[in-house]
Amino acid sequence: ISGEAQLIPPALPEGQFGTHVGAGLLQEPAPSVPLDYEHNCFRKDGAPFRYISGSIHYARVPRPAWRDRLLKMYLSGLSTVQVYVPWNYHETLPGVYDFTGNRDVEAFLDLTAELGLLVILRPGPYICAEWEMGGLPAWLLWKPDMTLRTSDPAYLAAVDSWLHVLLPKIRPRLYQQGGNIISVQVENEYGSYYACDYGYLRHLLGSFRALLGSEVLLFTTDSAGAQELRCGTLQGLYATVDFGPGSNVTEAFGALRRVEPKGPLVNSEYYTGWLDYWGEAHASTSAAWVARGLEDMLQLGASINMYMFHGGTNFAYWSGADYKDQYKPVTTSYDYDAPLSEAGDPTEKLFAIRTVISKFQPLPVGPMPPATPKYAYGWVALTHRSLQYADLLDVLDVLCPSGPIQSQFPLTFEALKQAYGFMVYHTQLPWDVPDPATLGAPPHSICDRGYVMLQKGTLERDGQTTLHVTGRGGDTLDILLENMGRISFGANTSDFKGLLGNLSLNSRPLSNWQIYPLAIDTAVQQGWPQAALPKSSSAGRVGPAFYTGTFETPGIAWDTFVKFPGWSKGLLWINGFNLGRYWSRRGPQQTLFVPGSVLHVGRPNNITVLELEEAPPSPLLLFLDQPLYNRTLGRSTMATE
Ligand SMILES: CCCC/N=C1\SC[C@@H]2[C@H](O)[C@H](O)[C@@H](O)CN12
Repeated sequence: ISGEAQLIPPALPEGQFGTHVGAGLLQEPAPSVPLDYEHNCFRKDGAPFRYISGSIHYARVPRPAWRDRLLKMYLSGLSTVQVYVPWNYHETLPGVYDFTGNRDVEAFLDLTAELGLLVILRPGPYICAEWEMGGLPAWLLWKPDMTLRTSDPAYLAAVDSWLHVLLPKIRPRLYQQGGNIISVQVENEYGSYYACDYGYLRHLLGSFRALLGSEVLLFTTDSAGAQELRCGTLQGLYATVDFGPGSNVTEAFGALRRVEPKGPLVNSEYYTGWLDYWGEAHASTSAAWVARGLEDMLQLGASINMYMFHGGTNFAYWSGADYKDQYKPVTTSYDYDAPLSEAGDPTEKLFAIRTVISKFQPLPVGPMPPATPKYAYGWVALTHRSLQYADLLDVLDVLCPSGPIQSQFPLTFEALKQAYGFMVYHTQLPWDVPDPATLGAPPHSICDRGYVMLQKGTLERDGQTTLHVTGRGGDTLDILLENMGRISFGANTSDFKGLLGNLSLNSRPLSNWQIYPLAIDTAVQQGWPQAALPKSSSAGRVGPAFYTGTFETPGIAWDTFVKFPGWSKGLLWINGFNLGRYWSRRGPQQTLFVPGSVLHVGRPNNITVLELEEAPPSPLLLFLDQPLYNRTLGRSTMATE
């Protein structure tokens, strides 16, 4: 790193940027945040500028909590927040957009401006973020031969259509237009993607410039490897890098300097923690380690964004997955061991970071707001609304109002235009099976988990793909197939969901399927199953089943955490809000965060649980005032522990 880069350049002499108009009237210079290649820094309205930023994803935080989180970030000493825009969160079907409620990105951006925060916007179109399909809409896969994140004309047409809707909302908020958005990222770690398609990056650069104008700083972010920076950068896009504590700062910024010999040093993702996968220990990164690395970089005059400053939650079906030798789904909690916890509580790490920041710039005046109050609402008993094997077909008329699709062989979610959640694959045993026969699936064809309802058992992607079954010819064979989240990083193929191959019985393919895409959320939001399914005391505890219950809050609706003692794996809805997946048997996450804004006061709160594998003898939930993130299989999950 050249010595020059070590210094934050001196302020330029006054009057440098004023201009004389008419009778000597001074016209205010237009707002600007250009790069200063001579002094290796940004300039904001003519003065040297370095940002200290933190990532927050509005899609992972309920709208009522946005102000709380952003205020805490501001009072932590951040000048800027970095924000992804997930394309699939807004364009739910081709040409169908949702910018309402929790998806009102403009309201979120206006709140950042109101609180005096600058914004680094990252609209993708691909964002990674351990978000479903890295933010790309699943409906892109309805054209199965589309090559994502390339110059594929069909892909670019969908991208441009989306950018023509989103970017006009952004342009008035650009700093040069009087707004608070100081820079915009194009794509995301493109250098890590196999395609290395410069034509694609050039197309995006053209579209972003056409829709955002020539003033805004457009940049890229890549990890600091030579290959990644070779394929992820482009003339006309300022290159930045991402790396976490423990990385060699000199080497990382040295790699950046090889593509950007001049200009500000920027770490766009300084990792304050890390993501969690189901079945692996909760990630944890030392606060002291994070603080030390931050201070080293700030000493260099670098601009830093901390990823994440507030992680939040992957509600509903929004969690993504990685592929590293095998499919690795990400947990519902995106706590990330971040400075602001999943529930928005300041941590020791936040105060360590705040202390470092105070060495470089004054902190805002005012106390850090305390953790939001949490409430342990205690035990809540649920009632079994049986989805016993024989009943499943009875409820499919509700869960699949459009009726089944007949097919000789299984079809994918995408072929049936089902984006998320579940489908049922239904057929009959073609012959008597008195002795255990092997129900099998080709490798990698279960995407991602199949709950077999003949002999109750689970088929799993990159896991168990055979089961032994018996039965009589004509017996129903139902498989409830779950999409656990499309890969968001690390695979060079599109992540189709469902039964991607033919199931066989003792190697003889099964055929003649009825396939039911399920609209469970719609049914739950309409009061099903409480209103429709009989209470069932006789039903067994094994296999997919709905459970319902209610509880009252004592006059307050505070945040809480739900524990599932003795449950296995499923989903939780409260008052129709999908709080995401639980997987108590696999962990490490043992509680789901419930924002207080989801709860009612003065009337019952309706609970619906879809348990996919095995419920406890007593179907109880336990509401706690603290989370449990790190208890994997083999540890007791009893509430008392
Ligand atoms: C070694 C794998 C690097 C993959 N990149 C990651 S993992 C956590 C973060 C987020 O996904 C973020 O959206 C990526 O840009 C960078 N990153």
